[in-house]
Amino acid sequence: MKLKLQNVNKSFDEKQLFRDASFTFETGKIYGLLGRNGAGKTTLFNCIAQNLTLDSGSISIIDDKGVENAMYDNTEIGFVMTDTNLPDFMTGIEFVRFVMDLNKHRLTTTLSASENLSKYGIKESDQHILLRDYSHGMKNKVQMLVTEITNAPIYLLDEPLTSFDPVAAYEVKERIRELKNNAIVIFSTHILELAQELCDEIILLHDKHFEILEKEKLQSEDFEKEIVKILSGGE
Ligand SMILES: Nc1ncnc2c1ncn2[C@@H]1O[C@H](COP(=O)(O)OP(=O)(O)OP(=O)(O)O)[C@@H](O)[C@H]1O
Repeated sequence: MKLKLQNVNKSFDEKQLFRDASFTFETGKIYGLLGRNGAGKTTLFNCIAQNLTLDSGSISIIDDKGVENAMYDNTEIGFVMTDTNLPDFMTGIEFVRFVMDLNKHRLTTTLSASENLSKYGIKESDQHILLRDYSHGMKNKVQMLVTEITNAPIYLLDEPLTSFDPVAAYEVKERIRELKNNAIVIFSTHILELAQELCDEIILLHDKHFEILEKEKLQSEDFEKEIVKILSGGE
């Protein structure tokens, strides 16, 4: 599967974020999306997830037979936002059960809702409290869990690891590595060590375009300097 962005344009008022930007993502890779504050990373994810519309250009999914579809269903997209949007009035276990029930036909897990929550480090005693009272990190874990078990072929992870404790972060990194076998994984981060550790490709959102970092620079000692040099240039 491929996710193809072609001549994408998007502005908010006077501020143009993408200008005829094109890039094609492929299954089997973890892409790190880097860019300065306000470059448009979250906006890009929202456009792919169909929460926002483009001004022009197209975003399409190309299946393994080469059939291109710009009218894809947004359930194809697993979007883990920095600020989660979970139903406050449900407990953790109620919500996970609800999502599992709704997605019976596409679950990747044979575990129960409670076992899945435990796998993500949410203790049984915490599974029965309202999501409203979960910490930021716990909410992120729940969001990541429901995204993973619904087997989306495309994952958009917006700064996913910033609120996880070291144990959870380690486990989630392992999961992200597993996800890429059957999915396109794109995550945005400002943590360069994390990008180096997890990513197969680095995409820089810079000057309203996507720029791919040369492969050999990803593991080079000058990685940080390279990124800073590129991102501090331009307009
Ligand atoms: N709904 C909106 N209406 C108007 N402007 C918006 C809207 N959403 C985002 N913006 C603006 O678009 C720009 C890009 O925002 P976005 O959140 O996509 O950046 P980002 O690259 O994710 O930034 P950061 O790295 O700081 O999280 C910012 O200047 C922001 O203020």
